[in-house]
Amino acid sequence: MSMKLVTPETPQTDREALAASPLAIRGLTVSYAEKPAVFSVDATFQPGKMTAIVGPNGAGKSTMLKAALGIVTPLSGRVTAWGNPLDTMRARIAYVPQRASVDWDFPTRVLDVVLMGQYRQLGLLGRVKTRHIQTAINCLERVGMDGFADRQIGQLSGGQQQRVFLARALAQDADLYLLDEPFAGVDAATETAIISVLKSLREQGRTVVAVHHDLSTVADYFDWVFVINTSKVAEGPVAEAFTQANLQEAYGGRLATAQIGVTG
Ligand SMILES: Nc1ncnc2c1ncn2[C@@H]1O[C@H](COP(=O)(O)OP(=O)(O)OP(=O)(O)O)[C@@H](O)[C@H]1O
Repeated sequence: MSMKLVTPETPQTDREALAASPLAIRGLTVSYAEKPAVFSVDATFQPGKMTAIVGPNGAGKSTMLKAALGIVTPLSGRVTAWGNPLDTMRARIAYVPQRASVDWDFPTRVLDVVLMGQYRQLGLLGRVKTRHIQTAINCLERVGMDGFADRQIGQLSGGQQQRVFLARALAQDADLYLLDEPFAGVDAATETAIISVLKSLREQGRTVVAVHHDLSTVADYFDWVFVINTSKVAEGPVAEAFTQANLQEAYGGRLATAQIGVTG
C-alpha cells in the first residue's frame, strides 16, 4: 500500500492530531473490481478510547481496517500510527480478524495460536521458552480459556474461538487493538467476558477500535463512534456522533431509535 510520511505542508493542527492518534487515515479509497468499497475516508482514532466502527452490511468497515493494515491494497490514502508510518509501528498493533475469515480446520492447538501473538519476541527461529508459555496461559486465563490450552482449535465453539483470538492479541501486549466484529455469533457470557477484557485494556491506557454491529450496545460499550457507509458519515464522542440523523444517513430508512439509545 502507499504509505507516505506526513509532509511539511500538512497543517500544524492536523499534524498534531496525527501524532497523537494511534491510527489515523487520510483520503483512503479502496476498490474491488472498480467499485469503491471505501471512498475518500479520513479517520482519527483517539488514544485511550474505545471506538465502535458502525455502518450497514457492505459499508466498508472491514475493508477500511484491512486497508489501514495493508492487508488489502488501497487505491489511495495514507495511514499513520502515532504519527509514524504504520509499518514501523506494527509491533504495537494487534489485529483480531473476523472469526469467519479463519480456517479453523487447520490442525493446531489453542496454546500454539496464543503463542503466535508473541512471535515478535520469539523471532523467526526463536525457541519457545517457559516464560512464553506462561504468558500465553495468563492470556488464556484472562479470557476464561485456561483449561483449553491443549485443545485443537477445530474443536472450539464460536465464542471460544473468539476468546482464543483475543488471548492471542493480549499476548502481543500491544497499545492499539483492532477487532473486526468481536461479538459476532458469541453468547452473552462470552460477550460480557470480551467487553470486560477490552475495558481493562482501556483502563491501562490502551486504544481499542472494533467493528460493531449491535447498535443497542454502542453507548454502553464505547466512548467514540465512527459511522461509515462507503464514505465517512460521522466520527466523534458517542454523545455527539451517535445520532439519529447520522444513523439514518448511514443506514437509510427508519431505525428504532428508542432501542438503540441514540442522542439527538
Ligand atoms: N475480497 C473482495 N472482493 C470483492 N468485493 C469485496 C471483497 N471484500 C469485500 N467486498 C465488497 O466490498 C464492500 C464492503 O465490504 P466490507 O466487508 O468491507 O463491508 P462491511 O461493512 O465490513 O460489511 P459487513 O457488515 O457485512 O461485514 C461490499 O460491497 C463487499 O461485497
